[in-house]
Amino acid sequence: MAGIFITFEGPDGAGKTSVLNEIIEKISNKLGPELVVTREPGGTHIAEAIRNVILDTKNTSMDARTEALLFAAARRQHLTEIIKPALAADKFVFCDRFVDSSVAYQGAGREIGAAEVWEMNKFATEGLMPNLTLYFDVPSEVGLARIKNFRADEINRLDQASLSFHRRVRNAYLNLQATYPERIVLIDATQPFEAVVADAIKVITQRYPVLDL
Ligand SMILES: Nc1ncnc2c1ncn2[C@@H]1O[C@H](COP(=O)(O)OP(=O)(O)OP(=O)(O)O)[C@@H](O)[C@H]1O
Ligand SMILES: Cc1cn([C@H]2C[C@H](O)[C@@H](COP(=O)(O)O)O2)c(=O)[nH]c1=O
Repeated sequence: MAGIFITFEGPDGAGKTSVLNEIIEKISNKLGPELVVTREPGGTHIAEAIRNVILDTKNTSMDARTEALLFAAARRQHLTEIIKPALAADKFVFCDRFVDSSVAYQGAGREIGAAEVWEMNKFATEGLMPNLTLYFDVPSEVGLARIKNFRADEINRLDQASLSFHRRVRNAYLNLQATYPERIVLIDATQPFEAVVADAIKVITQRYPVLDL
């Protein structure tokens, strides 16, 4: 597979979706049809339907392993319908979240364990991993406050988890970054938005000068 797979990761409210949108605006003219922008859970009709079930605030009784399996099922569908074909066609794929989210949220947040979540996801991904991951780091309190203050109308079931859940998620991301420093680059997302965007562009263009944002 010759395309390039770039993922954006981070705790809730880190700002990754806003940064991704800003960057895509800058590169879409340059890349045109060579660019695919997508998200997890979602990106396809079936995976978006699974997303709705997972994130529905009414589904308070969802078991942690059921949740992990649903994320992996959505990922599998997304991978086969969108990501793999795009990479096979030499495209750049920018994806808002991927398997690192499952390791952080279900592995650590829900305390299923990282090893089990990796193992389960290998079935879904067949080992396909991003070429580059931008990890947007913020303390949990900062991310949750942003959601509460600026996005209160869109709070989902995962956003509603406890502060200790969100702290475990952040720590898991920091561990992932320390374990895979070549793939995962940490960006300080507590900075003003423009500075976060500038750092993200720097990381991407250093790795892929062809994008020259
Ligand atoms: N650097 C920043 N400083 C202050 N506010 C920010 C910053 N970046 C993003 N925000 C604001 O924080 C809110 C959450 O941002 P965004 O939705 O992009 O985060 P996210 O990481 O995608 O969160 P989630 O994963 O929960 O969807 C938005 O209202 C956004 O405008
Ligand atoms: C892929 C994935 C996501 N999650 C969580 C992370 C967020 O709380 C939501 C998705 O909402 P967003 O606004 O699109 O970021 O789902 C998860 O727990 N596990 C995963 O694998």
